[in-house]
Amino acid sequence: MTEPTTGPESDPPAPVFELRGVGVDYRTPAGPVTAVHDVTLDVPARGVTVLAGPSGSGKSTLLRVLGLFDRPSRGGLRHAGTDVGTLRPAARRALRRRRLSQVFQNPTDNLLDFLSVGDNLRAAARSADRDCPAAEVSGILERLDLAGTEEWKVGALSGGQQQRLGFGCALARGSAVVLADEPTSQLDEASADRVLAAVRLLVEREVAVVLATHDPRLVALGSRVARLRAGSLLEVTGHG
Ligand SMILES: Nc1ncnc2c1ncn2[C@@H]1O[C@H](COP(=O)(O)OP(=O)(O)OP(=O)(O)O)[C@@H](O)[C@H]1O
Repeated sequence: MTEPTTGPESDPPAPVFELRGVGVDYRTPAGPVTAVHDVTLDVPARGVTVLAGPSGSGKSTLLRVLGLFDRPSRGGLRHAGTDVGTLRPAARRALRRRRLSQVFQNPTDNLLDFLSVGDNLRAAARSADRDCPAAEVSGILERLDLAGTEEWKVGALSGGQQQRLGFGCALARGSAVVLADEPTSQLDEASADRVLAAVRLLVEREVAVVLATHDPRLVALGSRVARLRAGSLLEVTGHG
Protein backbone atom coordinates (compact mmCIF):
# COMPACT_ATOMS: atom_id res chain seq x y z
CA MET A 1 0.00 0.00 0.00
CA THR A 2 1.36 3.40 -0.88
CA GLU A 3 1.53 6.20 1.67
CA PRO A 4 -0.89 9.06 1.05
CA THR A 5 0.89 12.07 -0.36
CA THR A 6 0.43 15.58 0.95
CA GLY A 7 1.35 17.32 -2.28
CA PRO A 8 4.22 17.71 -4.73
CA GLU A 9 7.70 17.15 -3.27
CA SER A 10 8.53 20.81 -3.77
CA ASP A 11 5.73 21.92 -1.38
CA PRO A 12 7.22 23.47 1.74
CA PRO A 13 6.21 21.74 5.00
CA ALA A 14 3.21 23.25 6.80
CA PRO A 15 4.08 26.01 9.30
CA VAL A 16 4.98 24.67 12.71
CA PHE A 17 2.91 27.43 14.31
CA GLU A 18 0.10 29.55 12.87
CA LEU A 19 -0.93 32.47 15.09
CA ARG A 20 -4.13 34.25 14.12
CA GLY A 21 -5.07 37.47 15.86
CA VAL A 22 -3.36 36.41 19.08
CA GLY A 23 -3.73 38.74 22.06
CA VAL A 24 -2.52 38.19 25.62
CA ASP A 25 -3.71 40.08 28.69
CA TYR A 26 -2.23 39.85 32.17
CA ARG A 27 -4.22 40.63 35.27
CA THR A 28 -2.39 43.00 37.59
CA PRO A 29 -3.48 44.75 40.80
CA ALA A 30 -3.75 47.94 38.73
CA GLY A 31 -6.03 46.25 36.17
CA PRO A 32 -5.48 44.25 32.98
CA VAL A 33 -2.29 44.79 30.96
CA THR A 34 -2.32 43.83 27.28
CA ALA A 35 1.13 42.38 26.60
CA VAL A 36 0.42 41.20 23.03
CA HIS A 37 -2.05 42.73 20.53
CA ASP A 38 -3.53 40.93 17.54
CA VAL A 39 -0.47 39.03 16.28
CA THR A 40 -0.88 37.05 13.07
CA LEU A 41 2.24 35.14 12.09
CA ASP A 42 3.33 31.83 10.53
CA VAL A 43 6.43 30.12 11.95
CA PRO A 44 8.01 27.93 9.25
CA ALA A 45 8.85 24.30 10.06
CA ARG A 46 12.50 24.84 9.12
CA GLY A 47 15.03 27.54 9.93
CA VAL A 48 15.19 30.28 12.53
CA THR A 49 12.32 32.62 13.29
CA VAL A 50 13.36 35.61 15.38
CA LEU A 51 11.04 37.59 17.64
CA ALA A 52 12.92 40.88 17.87
CA GLY A 53 12.08 44.02 19.77
CA PRO A 54 12.94 46.17 22.74
CA SER A 55 12.35 45.22 26.35
CA GLY A 56 8.65 44.89 27.14
CA SER A 57 7.61 44.40 23.50
CA GLY A 58 6.00 41.01 24.21
CA LYS A 59 8.69 38.57 23.01
CA SER A 60 8.72 36.38 26.14
CA THR A 61 4.93 36.44 26.33
CA LEU A 62 4.68 35.13 22.77
CA LEU A 63 7.28 32.45 23.49
CA ARG A 64 5.21 31.31 26.49
CA VAL A 65 2.18 31.02 24.22
CA LEU A 66 4.16 29.07 21.59
CA GLY A 67 5.61 26.84 24.32
CA LEU A 68 2.02 26.02 25.37
CA PHE A 69 2.62 27.38 28.88
CA ASP A 70 0.07 30.18 28.51
CA ARG A 71 -3.14 30.30 26.51
CA PRO A 72 -3.82 33.40 24.42
CA SER A 73 -6.61 35.61 25.75
CA ARG A 74 -7.84 36.04 22.16
CA GLY A 75 -7.17 34.55 18.75
CA GLY A 76 -6.07 31.12 17.57
CA LEU A 77 -2.92 29.02 17.61
CA ARG A 78 -2.26 25.93 15.52
CA HIS A 79 0.77 23.69 15.90
CA ALA A 80 1.57 21.56 12.82
CA GLY A 81 -2.05 21.94 11.75
CA THR A 82 -3.58 21.07 15.17
CA ASP A 83 -5.74 23.71 16.87
CA VAL A 84 -4.06 23.72 20.28
CA GLY A 85 -6.82 25.93 21.72
CA THR A 86 -9.17 22.94 21.74
CA LEU A 87 -6.73 20.54 23.43
CA ARG A 88 -7.25 19.46 27.03
CA PRO A 89 -4.40 20.14 29.49
CA ALA A 90 -3.03 16.56 29.36
CA ALA A 91 -2.89 16.67 25.54
CA ARG A 92 -1.13 20.06 25.66
CA ARG A 93 1.43 18.65 28.09
CA ALA A 94 2.00 15.60 25.88
CA LEU A 95 2.48 17.81 22.83
CA ARG A 96 4.94 19.98 24.75
CA ARG A 97 6.89 16.95 25.98
CA ARG A 98 7.18 15.23 22.61
CA ARG A 99 7.50 18.18 20.22
CA LEU A 100 8.88 21.25 22.00
CA SER A 101 12.00 22.27 23.94
CA GLN A 102 12.81 25.48 25.76
CA VAL A 103 16.19 27.15 26.23
CA PHE A 104 16.08 29.82 28.91
CA GLN A 105 18.24 32.91 29.29
CA ASN A 106 20.11 31.66 32.36
CA PRO A 107 22.25 28.65 31.33
CA THR A 108 21.83 26.85 34.67
CA ASP A 109 18.02 26.92 34.30
CA ASN A 110 18.35 24.53 31.35
CA LEU A 111 20.30 21.82 33.18
CA LEU A 112 20.18 19.53 36.22
CA ASP A 113 23.23 20.56 38.26
CA PHE A 114 23.46 17.28 40.23
CA LEU A 115 23.94 15.24 37.04
CA SER A 116 26.91 14.86 34.73
CA VAL A 117 26.93 16.35 31.23
CA GLY A 118 26.14 12.96 29.64
CA ASP A 119 23.39 12.24 32.16
CA ASN A 120 21.81 15.62 31.40
CA LEU A 121 21.52 14.57 27.74
CA ARG A 122 20.10 11.18 28.70
CA ALA A 123 17.64 12.71 31.18
CA ALA A 124 16.53 15.25 28.56
CA ALA A 125 15.90 12.42 26.06
CA ARG A 126 13.93 10.41 28.66
CA SER A 127 11.80 13.45 29.44
CA ALA A 128 10.60 13.26 25.82
CA ASP A 129 10.12 9.46 25.96
CA ARG A 130 13.29 8.85 23.94
CA ASP A 131 16.63 7.11 24.37
CA CYS A 132 19.96 8.81 23.84
CA PRO A 133 22.41 5.99 23.05
CA ALA A 134 26.14 6.40 23.76
CA ALA A 135 26.96 7.20 20.13
CA GLU A 136 24.37 9.99 20.10
CA VAL A 137 25.68 11.45 23.38
CA SER A 138 29.22 11.59 22.04
CA GLY A 139 28.04 12.85 18.64
CA ILE A 140 26.08 15.73 20.20
CA LEU A 141 28.97 16.66 22.51
CA GLU A 142 31.43 16.63 19.63
CA ARG A 143 29.23 18.83 17.43
CA LEU A 144 28.79 21.31 20.29
CA ASP A 145 32.53 21.45 20.92
CA LEU A 146 32.05 19.74 24.30
CA ALA A 147 33.90 16.50 23.53
CA GLY A 148 35.57 15.01 26.62
CA THR A 149 33.13 16.57 29.12
CA GLU A 150 30.64 13.69 29.32
CA GLU A 151 31.57 12.72 32.88
CA TRP A 152 31.86 16.32 34.17
CA LYS A 153 29.30 17.82 36.50
CA VAL A 154 27.62 20.70 34.69
CA GLY A 155 28.94 23.17 37.31
CA ALA A 156 32.44 22.55 35.90
CA LEU A 157 31.34 23.97 32.50
CA SER A 158 31.56 27.67 31.65
CA GLY A 159 28.32 29.61 31.09
CA GLY A 160 28.74 29.35 27.32
CA GLN A 161 29.40 25.60 27.51
CA GLN A 162 26.32 25.17 29.70
CA GLN A 163 24.21 27.09 27.22
CA ARG A 164 25.46 24.91 24.34
CA LEU A 165 24.60 21.85 26.42
CA GLY A 166 21.10 23.35 26.89
CA PHE A 167 20.72 23.28 23.10
CA GLY A 168 22.23 19.76 23.11
CA CYS A 169 19.45 18.66 25.50
CA ALA A 170 16.90 19.96 22.99
CA LEU A 171 18.62 17.83 20.32
CA ALA A 172 18.61 14.78 22.60
CA ARG A 173 14.86 15.28 23.12
CA GLY A 174 14.36 15.10 19.35
CA SER A 175 12.10 18.16 19.47
CA ALA A 176 10.57 19.53 16.31
CA VAL A 177 10.73 23.05 17.74
CA VAL A 178 13.18 24.79 20.06
CA LEU A 179 12.06 28.04 21.71
CA ALA A 180 14.90 30.10 23.15
CA ASP A 181 14.53 33.28 25.19
CA GLU A 182 17.55 35.62 24.98
CA PRO A 183 19.95 32.65 24.97
CA THR A 184 23.10 34.80 24.62
CA SER A 185 22.26 37.65 26.97
CA GLN A 186 24.24 36.21 29.91
CA LEU A 187 27.32 35.40 27.81
CA ASP A 188 30.45 37.20 26.68
CA GLU A 189 30.95 37.72 22.96
CA ALA A 190 33.15 34.66 22.33
CA SER A 191 30.79 32.33 24.21
CA ALA A 192 27.79 33.84 22.42
CA ASP A 193 29.47 33.14 19.05
CA ARG A 194 29.66 29.45 19.88
CA VAL A 195 25.99 29.43 20.88
CA LEU A 196 25.26 30.67 17.35
CA ALA A 197 26.98 27.51 16.09
CA ALA A 198 24.65 25.43 18.29
CA VAL A 199 21.63 27.17 16.76
CA ARG A 200 23.00 26.43 13.27
CA LEU A 201 23.36 22.76 14.23
CA LEU A 202 19.67 22.61 15.19
CA VAL A 203 18.75 24.14 11.84
CA GLU A 204 20.94 21.57 10.07
CA ARG A 205 18.98 18.83 11.91
CA GLU A 206 15.73 20.36 10.54
CA VAL A 207 14.53 21.72 13.88
CA ALA A 208 12.41 24.88 13.80
CA VAL A 209 14.10 27.41 16.09
CA VAL A 210 12.25 30.41 17.53
CA LEU A 211 14.50 32.97 19.22
CA ALA A 212 13.39 35.96 21.29
CA THR A 213 16.33 38.30 21.23
CA HIS A 214 17.74 41.74 20.75
CA ASP A 215 21.21 40.35 19.96
CA PRO A 216 21.89 41.49 16.35
CA ARG A 217 24.01 38.39 15.68
CA LEU A 218 21.06 36.14 16.52
CA VAL A 219 18.69 38.37 14.57
CA ALA A 220 20.99 37.86 11.55
CA LEU A 221 20.43 34.08 11.78
CA GLY A 222 16.70 34.56 11.24
CA SER A 223 15.24 33.30 7.99
CA ARG A 224 12.14 35.14 9.23
CA VAL A 225 12.28 38.13 11.57
CA ALA A 226 9.13 39.37 13.34
CA ARG A 227 9.65 42.81 14.85
CA LEU A 228 7.51 43.71 17.84
CA ARG A 229 6.92 47.02 19.54
CA ALA A 230 4.71 47.48 22.60
CA GLY A 231 3.05 44.11 21.99
CA SER A 232 2.21 44.68 18.31
CA LEU A 233 3.81 43.14 15.27
CA LEU A 234 5.47 45.96 13.30
CA GLU A 235 6.74 43.93 10.36
CA VAL A 236 7.79 40.46 9.28
CA THR A 237 10.80 40.19 6.99
CA GLY A 238 12.51 37.27 5.29
CA HIS A 239 11.26 34.02 3.90
CA GLY A 240 11.30 30.31 4.72
N1 LIG B 1 3.24 38.07 34.52
C1 LIG B 1 2.99 39.31 34.12
N2 LIG B 1 2.08 40.09 34.75
C2 LIG B 1 1.81 41.34 34.34
N3 LIG B 1 2.42 41.93 33.27
C3 LIG B 1 3.34 41.21 32.60
C4 LIG B 1 3.68 39.87 32.99
N4 LIG B 1 4.63 39.42 32.14
C5 LIG B 1 4.87 40.42 31.26
N5 LIG B 1 4.11 41.49 31.54
C6 LIG B 1 4.05 42.77 30.81
O1 LIG B 1 3.80 42.44 29.45
C7 LIG B 1 4.60 43.25 28.58
C8 LIG B 1 5.45 42.37 27.68
O2 LIG B 1 6.41 41.70 28.49
P1 LIG B 1 7.41 40.59 27.91
O3 LIG B 1 8.20 40.06 29.05
O4 LIG B 1 6.65 39.64 27.08
O5 LIG B 1 8.34 41.49 26.95
P2 LIG B 1 9.80 41.16 26.37
O6 LIG B 1 9.82 41.76 25.00
O7 LIG B 1 10.07 39.71 26.46
O8 LIG B 1 10.74 41.97 27.33
P3 LIG B 1 12.24 41.63 27.82
O9 LIG B 1 13.12 41.74 26.59
O10 LIG B 1 12.53 42.68 28.83
O11 LIG B 1 12.19 40.23 28.39
C9 LIG B 1 5.39 44.18 29.48
O12 LIG B 1 4.66 45.38 29.58
C10 LIG B 1 5.42 43.45 30.79
O13 LIG B 1 5.52 44.35 31.87
